[in-house]
Amino acid sequence: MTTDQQPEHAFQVDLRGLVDLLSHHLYSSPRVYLRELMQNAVDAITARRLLDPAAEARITIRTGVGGGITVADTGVGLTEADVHTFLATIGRSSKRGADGGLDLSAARADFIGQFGIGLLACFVVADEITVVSRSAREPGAPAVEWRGRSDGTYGIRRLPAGSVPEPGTTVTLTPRAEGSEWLEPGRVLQLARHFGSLLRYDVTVVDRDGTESRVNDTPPVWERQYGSPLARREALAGYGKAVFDFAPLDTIDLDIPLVGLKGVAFVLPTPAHPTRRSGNRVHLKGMLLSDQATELVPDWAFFVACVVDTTGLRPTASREALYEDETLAAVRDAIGERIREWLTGLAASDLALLRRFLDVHHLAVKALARYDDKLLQLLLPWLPFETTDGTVSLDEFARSHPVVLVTQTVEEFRQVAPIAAAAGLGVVNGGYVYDRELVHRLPEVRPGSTVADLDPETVSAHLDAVDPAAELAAAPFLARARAVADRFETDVALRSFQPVGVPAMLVDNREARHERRRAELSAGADELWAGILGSLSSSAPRAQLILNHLNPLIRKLADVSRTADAQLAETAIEALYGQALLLSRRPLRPADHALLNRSFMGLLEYATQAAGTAQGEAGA
Ligand SMILES: Nc1ncnc2c1ncn2[C@@H]1O[C@H](COP(=O)(O)OP(=O)(O)OP(=O)(O)O)[C@@H](O)[C@H]1O
Repeated sequence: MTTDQQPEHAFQVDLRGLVDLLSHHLYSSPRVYLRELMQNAVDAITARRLLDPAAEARITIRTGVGGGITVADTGVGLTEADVHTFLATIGRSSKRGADGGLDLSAARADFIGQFGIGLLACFVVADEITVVSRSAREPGAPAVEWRGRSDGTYGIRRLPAGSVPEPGTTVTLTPRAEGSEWLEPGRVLQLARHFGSLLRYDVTVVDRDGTESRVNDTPPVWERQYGSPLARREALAGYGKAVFDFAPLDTIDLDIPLVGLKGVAFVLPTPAHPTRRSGNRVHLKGMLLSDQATELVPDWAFFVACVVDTTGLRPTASREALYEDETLAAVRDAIGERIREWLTGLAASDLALLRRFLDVHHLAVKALARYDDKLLQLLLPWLPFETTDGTVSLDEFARSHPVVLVTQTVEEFRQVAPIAAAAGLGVVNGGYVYDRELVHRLPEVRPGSTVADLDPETVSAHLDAVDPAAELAAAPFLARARAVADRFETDVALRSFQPVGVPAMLVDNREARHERRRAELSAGADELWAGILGSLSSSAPRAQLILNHLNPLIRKLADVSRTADAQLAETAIEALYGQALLLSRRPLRPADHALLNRSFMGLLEYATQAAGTAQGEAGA
């Protein structure tokens, strides 16, 4: 068999196309070019210090150099052979261990770079990159100059002996027309500070006039020595204010030796929305990787913003986010654990601060406690709820009420709270989002406590019955009242309860009301709908209009009902029902509006009639 074998070809790379790909799809902004340059300089110094721990470690960025910049380091430098191998080959990196293969763990141990594409980012802002380098590994080798252009061509030349006195590398960028703004002196200093504030080697920006500005402020504030714990707390709080522009409620030290992570979690002083997470700042070996790393902390810990420096977490290729792997998951758990410890510490020894924390973040904590058992366990007893004792923590409330009753709606709470409180019942308003669900989980956290839904029967069962003689005396009035209330599917009962000023109370629950509404609809619906509505129906308790026998008006009405005309008694009962309805704050239906209107007009008519009669009598 003959084969028509063609010679092997090497891929050709269109550098412009590659740079466009990086700038539009990998990096969020052209500004990352400076991070890549500083990072190469840091890595080069790290490599040199592996050879000579006493070697100088200095990075100097000069601005206003013919519209571009230079970045000079005292790092390990490159020989001519290195330049061919590493600079001129995209994807090749000197930071991956001896074989230059894909064992990235070797690179991660010491260096920030690993992918061999960082330098390309400079082509987003520069037309030409010049690298002048002298190797520290081979001090006798001549210094070299590599000039790479954005059209994909490059040239190398050896420099005369003595032209570069010390080992190290200087990179010069000649701006592109569209990228020049990123190389302006003010912008460069700002970017250097943004990315390099925690770099471990000295970084200085020098402008055209020779003015020097220090970029980094190391060691990080959490690693410095302080005279007292208070001085340390103040320094950390001041740092939080400078970085995040808020005075933190408290600061939490973070230290996870496994991934060389240290830093601080700053507790937000104002409410945060769980879906709008605060950005955590993650530095990798000092270099800022991201200021939006939400993935660093568990979802429930949205009330902190962290600044950390780590050696062991992996960056993505864009180096703008953390690589989501098991290590990151473990770090997230460890930070979560640390924040829980802080909360436990507060609960044990600083209740004033815990209260301040919950004052600000209770809503958000409630939202998350539903899904996070540990958080629920820790904070449920301390969370504030609206109750018949005012707004108190659940723990405090449960201590004074053996049975914690919880309403389903805000309106139910408003309706029964004063009466239930007077009858000695402890009721929590379960109408706000999450509250009822959380209160029902109290027995999980506080074994032995009892929580029950508050139904109308519980309230009426706790009201004092009136004595039989009084009930008998009021019988004609009650019979009339029942006849009227029956039109609204409501039962009537006579009880004695506090406060005396409330003549009548309507106890009803939302489900029963829906059930009655369904029955109403199904009565007027066509066959199909009647079938569907009917299949949903179940027997619902009727609402109860409870008249207060202690109230003077009710007593008077019971009295006059025996003699007064039926119409007046009816209007009075409708008015009482209407007023109880308004007090219950439930939504009014058209029939309710009509009733309120009718009873008001009716009473007005009686009042004017009575006035007329009185006038007539006076005139006679
Ligand atoms: N300032 C420097 N001093 C010495 N060597 C350098 C310097 N800058 C770049 N290099 C060499 O050029 C290689 C390629 O650099 P480049 O920035 O493209 O990739 P990298 O830093 O290895 O990886 P990454 O893409 O993750 O940044 C480096 O591995 C290093 O060998």
